[in-house]
Amino acid sequence: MTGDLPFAHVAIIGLGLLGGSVGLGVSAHLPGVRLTGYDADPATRARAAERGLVDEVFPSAAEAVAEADLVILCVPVGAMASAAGEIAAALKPGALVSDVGSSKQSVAKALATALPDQAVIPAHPVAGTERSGPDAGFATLFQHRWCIITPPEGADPELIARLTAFWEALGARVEIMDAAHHDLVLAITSHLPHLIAYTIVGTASDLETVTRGEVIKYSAGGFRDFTRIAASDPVMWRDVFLSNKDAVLDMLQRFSEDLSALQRAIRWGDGDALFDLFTRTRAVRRSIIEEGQDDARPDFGRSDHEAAG
Ligand SMILES: NC(=O)C1=CN([C@@H]2O[C@H](COP(=O)(O)OP(=O)(O)OC[C@H]3O[C@@H](n4cnc5c(N)ncnc54)[C@H](O)[C@@H]3O)[C@@H](O)[C@H]2O)C=CC1
Ligand SMILES: O=C(O)C(=O)Cc1ccc(O)cc1
Repeated sequence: MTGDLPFAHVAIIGLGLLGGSVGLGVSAHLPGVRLTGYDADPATRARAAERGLVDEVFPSAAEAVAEADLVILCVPVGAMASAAGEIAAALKPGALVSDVGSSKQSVAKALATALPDQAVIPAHPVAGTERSGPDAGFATLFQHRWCIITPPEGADPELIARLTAFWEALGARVEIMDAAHHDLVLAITSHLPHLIAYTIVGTASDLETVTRGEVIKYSAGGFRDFTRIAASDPVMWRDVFLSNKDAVLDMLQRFSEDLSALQRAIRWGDGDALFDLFTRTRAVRRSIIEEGQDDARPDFGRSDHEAAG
């Protein structure tokens, strides 16, 4: 620790929704930390500087990380390897490299390969929205949300503790997990729901018998919720599905079997089967609310900025 700060200088690579939220969260909760940043997109760099997402935006990743104690890669999962490659030669010897990627095994492998001599501890704040880019971030994104840290075997406990303190300072609750288990859990709780949302919105927009105007006009709550999720960033989600392929295909297989069972229940008029499932799923929703993880609460993890947009 440096004084009571877990890290004195934090560099953020990728200044979109996650990178911007980390920057704003650090400014709000860890004043005194020096914040530098870089994004591959010049327009994003300019906007990040205007919004003050970090103290200083640099024209190269190497310059942004040169003096950092903690570097957080906030780029799409498929860009982690090249982002790590760009900083490898510029890092301070004792610097910790982490990330926020939505899948963990492939990122861990990419970072370990690109940064063989560096301390690397991957992480995933399970918090986000369907928005992306330098205008999407907000300081409260991580409040009361889980951040899953997936330390590789042999990781320094002191660095794990400092990374934990960092995320807790931003308002998150931290859980330590094995990367393979993370990928399995997130496949069912996050990745498959996004795949289903992309599918249902795609199916609705391809119908010949129902016009797109009707879909928009009569979209009741359920469909509207799916359209929010299906508006999520295409690059980010392409990379998530390609990087967590095995776990997603596994969960998709289970889901398809369960969907077939429901199809059969509807065909044969098996109301008991439908009623039993819907009763069980209602209980899951109630448990989530009791856990305090209900997004519907107006003050929950959302800024005015986001609620308005
Ligand atoms: N969107 C969400 O709700 C969540 C996303 N994540 C993860 O966070 C990461 C970032 O996602 P978002 O912030 O949502 O995306 P975003 O699209 O808002 O921001 C990503 C930024 O990375 C930049 N970038 C791409 N390649 C780069 C490179 N090689 N070097 C430097 N900058 C580069 C892009 O220009 C873009 O500004 C992804 O790995 C994603 O899986 C994690 C939790 C939630
Ligand atoms: O907007 C939503 O509903 C999300 O599910 C946000 C989200 C997206 C990706 C993650 O890895 C974590 C959270």
